[in-house]
Amino acid sequence: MYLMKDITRDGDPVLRARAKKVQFPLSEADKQLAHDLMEYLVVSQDEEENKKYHLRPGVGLAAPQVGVSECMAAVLVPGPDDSILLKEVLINPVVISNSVQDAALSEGEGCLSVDQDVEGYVVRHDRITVRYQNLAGETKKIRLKNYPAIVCQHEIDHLNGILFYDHINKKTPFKMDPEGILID
Ligand SMILES: O=C(O)C[C@@H](Cc1ccccc1)[C@H](O)SCc1ccccc1
Ligand code: NI
Repeated sequence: MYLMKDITRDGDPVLRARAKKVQFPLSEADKQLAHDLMEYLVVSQDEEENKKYHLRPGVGLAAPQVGVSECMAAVLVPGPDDSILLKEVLINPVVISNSVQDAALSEGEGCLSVDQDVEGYVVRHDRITVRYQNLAGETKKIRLKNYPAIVCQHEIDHLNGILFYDHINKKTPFKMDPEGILID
């Protein structure tokens, strides 16, 4: 199971590299990687467990964040009352279309690989269509909006060597031009 010591931190070049496409059939190592990425998210979102293992909670984790430069990311986005909005391992994900409308989390974003807080609106697309392959190698297409869309964009960015603060306007961090949607 991954611990915080296993999470690659900003400054490590792997976080700025374009990750390699994952080949099918998946190797045993890739199957284990998919399992371990999702396991981190599940354990990190459990109040007792994350205290026991000193894990920062996460709703997404991309392979480069554990030092593996491959196009794979796990997302686990909880909904209201213990529901799950999105639980998937995205393999070779690509945003194939997006809304003109922008959106940002009103609270800004953080990152398991970035220890310091960076304030400001992380301007993203409000709605996206993502094409990816699942663990079985099936090609899937999902349409996402609001928070799940933000999470997937954050993770897909990791596969392209982009970190959340790259999207913050240095001069006007709390403005979103043109007008975008603030997500609470
Ligand atoms: O570093 C990562 O990729 C995991 C991030 C993903 C993320 C951060 C901000 C906005 C969207 C996605 C962690 O989940 S940051 C910690 C966190 C935990 C629970 C809810 C929100 C953020
Ligand atoms: Ni991150």
